[in-house]
Amino acid sequence: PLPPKFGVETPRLAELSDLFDSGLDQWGVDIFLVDELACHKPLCAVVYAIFEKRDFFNKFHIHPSVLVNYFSQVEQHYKQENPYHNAIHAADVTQSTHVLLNAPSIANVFTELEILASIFACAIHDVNHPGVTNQFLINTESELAIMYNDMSVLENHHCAVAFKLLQEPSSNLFASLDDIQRRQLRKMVIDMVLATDMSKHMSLLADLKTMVETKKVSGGCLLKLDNYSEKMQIMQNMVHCADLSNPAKPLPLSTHWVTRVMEEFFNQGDREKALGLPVSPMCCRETANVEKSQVSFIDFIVHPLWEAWTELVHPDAEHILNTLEQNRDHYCELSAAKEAESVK
Ligand SMILES: O[C@@H](CN1CCOCC1)Cn1nccc1-c1ccc(OC(F)F)c(OC2CCCC2)c1
Ligand SMILES: [Zn+2]
Repeated sequence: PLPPKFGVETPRLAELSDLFDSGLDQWGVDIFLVDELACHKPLCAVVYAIFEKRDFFNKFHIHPSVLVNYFSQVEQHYKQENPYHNAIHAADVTQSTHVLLNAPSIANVFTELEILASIFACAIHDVNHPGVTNQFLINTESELAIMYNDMSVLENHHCAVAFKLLQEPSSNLFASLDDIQRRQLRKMVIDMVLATDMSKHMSLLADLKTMVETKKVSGGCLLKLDNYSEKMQIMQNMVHCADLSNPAKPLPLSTHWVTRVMEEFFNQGDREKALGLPVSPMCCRETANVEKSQVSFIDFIVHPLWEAWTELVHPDAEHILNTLEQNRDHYCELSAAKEAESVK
């Protein structure tokens, strides 16, 4: 028997279906509307829709009910009390990567298994996130930090939880893959999820820039990706771009994400204050300058990354980079207006 469409019981199935028909392949689909129409199961809905669109049910002999069993479990393990690191963020990163994969300049670069691994990695990349940073977990000598020896604590945990949930017989998504494929997929997913650790950002970006340089030299074709390491660098950067895509989305979505991430950061700041720990940067609700922080975040982290990605897939991501630059100027104006206000 088939599970409900998109794996969610919703009285608004027609609206959800229409939204996916027009928006699943679009940069800037309203993922918060997806959350509403899917009765707060946005991850199940988005993954189901992408698997259907990419014909993964047939290509990998996955029964829809197994997909729904597994991603319902994954969705339940995202903490919905987190303002930011919840299933909506997972659905957002997954759908964003689905769009990036459709760029004409990287058509035929990835195998179906690599595409499956990328989509899966996004869907699970923050599962069971506790709503605090690696540094907080390390500073408080948390169980997770002890478990992972302070190394990419969150990212190791997300991976472990996701693969543990796969061991449930009724959720065995990759049962029909052969052992080689399953082992390859597991390695690719681990490599991508561990690369979402922000402490890897600078080295990841440096590698991407080098690749873009060599690509420019070799006449601009990406097709000569002959080894795993080069291909994985692209996939890691693609997922990392999607993870840091909030500032590059249409402004109303971007500001909604800023509100949520700041609330999560401020909650951490409150906990640090209560514990007598130094309050982390941007986590103090009394002193944080939200707009100014966004301008710096974009100038030093998000724009350099998206500039490199845009060059790699030229000209397919120009509109994304333009949106990022427009949003940056918006936050800059807000920040200046706030500054002017405060000196009156
Ligand atoms: O925290 C960020 C990395 N740090 C590294 C140290 O320098 C500051 C930035 C990335 N990260 N990691 C998890 C969530 C997010 C994260 C995701 C969306 C964010 O903003 C917006 F797009 F919604 C975001 O903004 C913060 C608060 C103001 C500036 C940065 C953060
Ligand atoms: Zn994330």
